[in-house]
Amino acid sequence: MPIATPQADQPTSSLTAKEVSYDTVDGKWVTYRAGGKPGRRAIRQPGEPGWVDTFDRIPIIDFANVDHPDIEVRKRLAQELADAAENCGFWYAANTPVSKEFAEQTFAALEEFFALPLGEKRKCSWVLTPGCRGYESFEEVAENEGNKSDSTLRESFVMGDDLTDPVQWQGAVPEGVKTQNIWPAALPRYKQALDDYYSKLLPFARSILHLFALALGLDETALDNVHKFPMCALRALHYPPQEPDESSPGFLAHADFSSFTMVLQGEKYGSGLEVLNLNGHWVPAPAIAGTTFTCNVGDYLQHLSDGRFKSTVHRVVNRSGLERYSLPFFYSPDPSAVLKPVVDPSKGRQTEVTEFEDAPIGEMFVRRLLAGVEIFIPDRLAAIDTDVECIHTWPPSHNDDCLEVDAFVKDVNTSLALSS
Ligand SMILES: O=C(O)CCC(=O)C(=O)O
Ligand SMILES: [Fe+2]
Repeated sequence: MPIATPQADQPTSSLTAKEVSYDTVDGKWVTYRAGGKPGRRAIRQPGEPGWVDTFDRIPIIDFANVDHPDIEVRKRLAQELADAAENCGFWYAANTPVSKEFAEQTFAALEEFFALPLGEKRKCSWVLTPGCRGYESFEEVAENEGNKSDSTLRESFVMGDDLTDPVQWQGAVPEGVKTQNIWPAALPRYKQALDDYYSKLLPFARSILHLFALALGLDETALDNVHKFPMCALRALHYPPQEPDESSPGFLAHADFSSFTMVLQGEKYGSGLEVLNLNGHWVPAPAIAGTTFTCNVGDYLQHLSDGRFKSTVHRVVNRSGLERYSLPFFYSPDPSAVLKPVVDPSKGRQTEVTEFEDAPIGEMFVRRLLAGVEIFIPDRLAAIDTDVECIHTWPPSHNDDCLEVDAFVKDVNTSLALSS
């Protein structure tokens, strides 16, 4: 696999004394959440039994030709993407539709939002929305992740697909469809900035989806039928520099439940995104020169590709001493989609049957979002408007006694009807 080096002198990952204090058990295992469940991976050193050949840097892919008129050119790019998705699960995307100026403008809006007084930010709290959109404070993050210290590790704001917003959908709003997003009344230009960014990313994401279809040896529109009105979200994130004695990461080790994710990082901000390789080592994925996205495969595409493309575990630890802002864009299938893997007939099915094949994925999406929430949230339950009694999902297993979120985004048939 051709691996480009993001920084000439980027060291291969090796565990330092500090690193082993995050997400590990006795320095022998890395723990994480993936697929809505806890998992762990052995940490191995070179020469030890079980040491395997795995990535130690993130490849860079140039997307200037993503919409090239010649299909052969697009197929070559698809092959490059497939190599990265298969061997690493992460890649840097260079030459995206986002210019330096546009990225700076977007980050300026994030900085302005997070600088608002807490009272203003709380007015657009995530607990007031049906799908976990809106603002999550430092305190809520610490509480939801079971971190009892007064840490200010991360605050965030989520917006995403919303059929009731005329910026996204100009047609009639079907009955029963609820408003998803919530915005800070004190800062109207924040909505404008995130809407602009979201609108810019959507068509680019569709082009990437086409490359993945080509990479699977399919017609390039073959995955479109499960991404018609896709569940998408932008998560604006702010990580202050971590205290040196802080024992939790800014973002716990996890795999994304998206088809794929594209993260905008800013060069002037602190780095801290790290990617777990097969030997249990954290490979740094800092912002690199120019405007690139740091991208990864999520659980849905891993499933669709029958395990060929890897939904790789990652985390954020901001040891840079600088404020860090980042902006992931999550691109996921339709809530109505029931996902069947694309199987190579000569090999047959490689992976286990999962819950993605049992029911439309929208039905479990909010449960997954809440998979890290370890507390009861009465306000949130009131907002969800269902008859559930508790949200207590990880650990233990999230499937047994938790909530049925009734059509959390929209009627599962809506997206198909609207976009066909
Ligand atoms: O802040 C980042 O760079 C990544 C955040 C992330 O992994 C996520 O939001 O899923
Ligand atoms: Fe993530």
